[in-house]
Order: sequence, then structure tokens, then C-alpha cells
Amino acid sequence: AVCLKYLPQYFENQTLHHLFWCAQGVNIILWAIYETQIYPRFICPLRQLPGPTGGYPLLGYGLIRFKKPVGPEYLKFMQETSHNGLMRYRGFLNTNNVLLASPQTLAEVLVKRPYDFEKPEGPRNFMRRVLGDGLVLVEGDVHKFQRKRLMPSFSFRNIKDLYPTFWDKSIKLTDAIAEKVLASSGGTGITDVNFWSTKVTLDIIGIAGLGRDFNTIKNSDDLLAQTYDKIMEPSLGKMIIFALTSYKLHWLNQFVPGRIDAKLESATDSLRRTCIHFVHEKREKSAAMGSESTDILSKLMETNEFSNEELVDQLLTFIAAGHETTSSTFAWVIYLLASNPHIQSQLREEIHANLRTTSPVDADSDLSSVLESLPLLNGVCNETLRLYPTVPLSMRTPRQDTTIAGQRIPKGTEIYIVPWAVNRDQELWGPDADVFKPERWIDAETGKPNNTGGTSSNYSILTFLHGVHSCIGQGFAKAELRALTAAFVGAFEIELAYPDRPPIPAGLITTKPEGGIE
Ligand code: HEM
Repeated sequence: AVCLKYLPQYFENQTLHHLFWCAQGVNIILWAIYETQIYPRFICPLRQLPGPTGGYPLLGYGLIRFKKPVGPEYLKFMQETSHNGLMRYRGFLNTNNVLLASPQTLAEVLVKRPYDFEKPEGPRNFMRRVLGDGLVLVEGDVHKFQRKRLMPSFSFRNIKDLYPTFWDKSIKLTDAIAEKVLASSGGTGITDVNFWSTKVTLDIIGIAGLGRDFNTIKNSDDLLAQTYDKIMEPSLGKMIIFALTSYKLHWLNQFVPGRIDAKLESATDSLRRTCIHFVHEKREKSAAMGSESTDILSKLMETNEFSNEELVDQLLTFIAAGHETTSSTFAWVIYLLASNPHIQSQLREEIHANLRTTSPVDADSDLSSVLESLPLLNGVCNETLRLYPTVPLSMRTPRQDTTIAGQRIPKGTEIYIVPWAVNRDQELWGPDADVFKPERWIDAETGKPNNTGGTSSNYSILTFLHGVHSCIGQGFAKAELRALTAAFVGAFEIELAYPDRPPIPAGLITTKPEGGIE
């Protein structure tokens, strides 16, 4: 209106309406230039942090978190730029993202002030489809409440009591492979370890989590197992949906070709329906007969503090969080042992000297003490967890403007914690950080297992993270891995069927060997 009134000679044929929209267009362009060029480069308090230069115009290094595997680029940033534990790199639209790269900054965010940070909303919305609103995704007081109720199920005592289940299922696994893969071919055969490992870990979490034996080792066409396979199988379509949801563009998901979003929706609906059925069935059973059960669902029900809907969310969480992660780690154990035949033979000797691997465990044998004391077995499992963390990256964002190590961090900044990179950092692990060396986990003087891999800080290994949001199932997963590895290596000699095709860790939140390990 001002232009039309005072400068009419310049706007002869223009209406107020036209001018309004032109001004809006100019505004949007100026705003975009400010947000993507001026603010990140000249104003943002993070701009002076050390970090890589370059990256794609406007995309920065935003695509690296979708790479296969996720992690090597972050490690490169850490190794190529000198830093004090806090780094910056440009993400989508040039936003400054923060990378935590030292034990001090990791401790501050994960342990000292964990509730000042939370998982960003976009990735959380994607994960919610599979995990429900269970322990992984809740924050603040709700998280404190749920974690306290779940902790007893993961106590040292409870894990010890679960060893016979882990062992029994491990023996069922080796028996099934011997019968279905080896019997018909004179004792030698090719099979995909990942195919079997997802079944056995699903069976284990079924028993420990809800007192139910899915028995998918026997019934490999079980619906639950197939649904998880469909959801977890890495694919480009799912990657695009994850990226769109992460950047709050989920309304575009429906346009991803192949009806991927609809298929994902139908698979996650089916999971929820199955879990609703499990919860109802368990309620009816315990109302009719009382409950002596020790599984996680029964223990939560006993507290009388969870509605059915909340129990379904917890169930979705620990079935998903508790089986794919361990399953993939076990597949990597087998890959690393097949690639290192010398270590494989030493491990077999250790197992045969201490365990009768083909039989179910005697009622009075202390399986947990035996398995936990075997130095090489523990070394192999810990070294695999170090080299192939199945959650290679986790994100946080500050709830308010805050500081980390004295550096101002604006609310909404994406903060990256990258177990893959930290676990392979040469500063922490030495020049052979990339090498599979189970002996790191064996004390040179006593010959007993150690918990630090020979490094000086707990924060050198981030596979289970640390602090209040660290993996509640860490002890469970390690015990399960020991049993599976001991039974498998005790029973079979392993070679890679295709040594010239190294498997690649792929996936969205958790990773698995793409195409399996044969
Ligand atoms: C090798 C196996 C496993 C790995 C590598 C792993 C890794 C992790 C990581 C990195 C987190 C933290 C995620 C984050 O905050 O961004 C986590 C959380 C969690 N994990 Fe695991 N996990 C494993 C096995 C298990 C098992 C067996 C269970 C249950 C039986 C389990 C249940 C959970 C739950 C409930 C949380 C959420 C904890 C919280 O926020 O308080 N995980 N896991």
C-alpha cells in the first residue's frame, strides 16, 4: 500500500494483491537465505566449533547418517580434525549439527545431565511405529517411572536364572541346523546364520519377555517372525520413509513407490494386534490361576501400575529391542570367527575343555559362572560388540538452550552420538582399532576377562550407551550371546561360503548384515 501511494510511477499496472504476494515471495527468499547461509555461517554459536568443511551444497553432510554402514564418515571427521570432544558438521539446509567425540562430552550428555536432552521428535515418530511408546521412547518422569518398574526383570539374579533358557534354545538351534542343513549333505552345508539367529533370539525373548515359546526355530513360517523380518529388512524405500519422517515430511510417505508405507503400516498394525492378544491372554490366565511367572510382562502386570495399552507398548519395545540387536550381533560373531579360523579353533578348544556342548544343561551345573569365566569366549563376544555395534548411531537434542563443555548449544540442535566411530577411534583403542583382537578383553596378568578392553575409560565403548537411557538389556544380551556362541562354535566348524563378498551392516535404527551371512 505504501508503494502504491508514494511511488505510483513504478507500480503502474500492479494491484495491492499482486504486490502483497511479491512481498511474500521476497520474504521467503530472504528468510531461506538467512536460515541456510547467514545464520549457520555467521551467527550460530556452533559455527566456530572444529569440523569438516565441504559437503554438498544445501545438503551438507546430511546424507551420511543414511549410509551403509553408518559410522565411518563420523570416524573420519574425528580423526581428520583436531577437537576437544565437541565437533560441528553441516547437515540438511546447512544446519550445524554437533558430534560428541570424547569421554568428557559423552559423560556430560549421557550421564551427568541426561534429562536435559531427549531423542529428537522426527526419528522418535518413526521408531514409535515399531516400538510403541515403551521405555526406549519415553522421556523425563515417565521414563524414570517405567525404568524403575522394569529394572528388577534385568537384575543380575534374574539373568543368572535365564542362562538355562539361553542354553536350551542355543542347543535347539544347533540341533535344527544339524538336522535341516547338514544331515542330508554329509555333514557340510551352506546356511544363512542371520536367518537362524533372528529365530532363536525371538524364541528367547518370547520366553523371557512373556513366558511364551514361539518356537520359530521349528516353525520358521511363524507369522510373528515373518512380520519382524518384513519390518527389519533394510530397503531403500524404508530408508526414504525414515528420512522423510525424521525431517517431519511424513505426509510425503504415501508417495514412496511400492506402497512401502502402507505395507509398513499393515505390518506394524499386525504386531500391535498380536501384542494386544498376548496381553489379554496373560491377564485372563493370571486372573484364573494367579501368577507365579517370572517373565517381564507378568512382573509388570503384578505392579498394577500399567494399563493394558501401556503393557502392549512395553511388549512391543522389548520384543523388538531385545531380539534383532542380539541376533545381528551373533551373526557378526560368526562372521568374525569364520574370517579368523585360528581364533575360532582356540575358542572351540576352550569351550570343549569346559562344557558338554551338545547336551542340555544339568540342573545343578552353574552355567552362568562357567560361561562368564571363559576368557576367550568373553573376548570374542565383547570384541564383536565393539566392532559391530547394532545401534551404530543415536541422537539427542537439548530441551532448552544449554551448554556442553562450556559451549552454548541452542535448543533444537541435533546432537550425534556414534558408537561405531567411538568404538573404532584410534585415540582410544590404538592404531589397530579396526582389528578383531579378542585378547584386548583378557587381562594380561591374571588371564581373566576384563571389562574395558584395555582402555582407560568406560566411554571408549558405546555399544549399549551409558547412563539412564543405556540399554537395560545389556546383561541379558551378553549372557545370551555367550550361550549362543559357545553352543554354536562347540558344535560346528565354520567357514564363509563367499569370502570375497564381505557383508555390509545396513538398516535404519539397528543394523544387520545386508543379505545375511552364509
Ligand atoms: C547386542 C544387543 C543389544 C544392543 C547392541 C543394544 C543397544 C542398545 C542401545 C544403544 C540403547 C540406547 C538407545 C538410545 O538411547 O538411543 C538400548 C536401549 C534399550 N535396550 Fe538394548 N541393546 C541390545 C539388546 C537388548 C535386549 C536383549 C533388550 C531386552 C531384552 C534390550 C532392551 C532395551 C531397552 C528397553 C532400551 C531402552 C532403555 C532406556 O531408554 O531406558 N536391548 N539398547
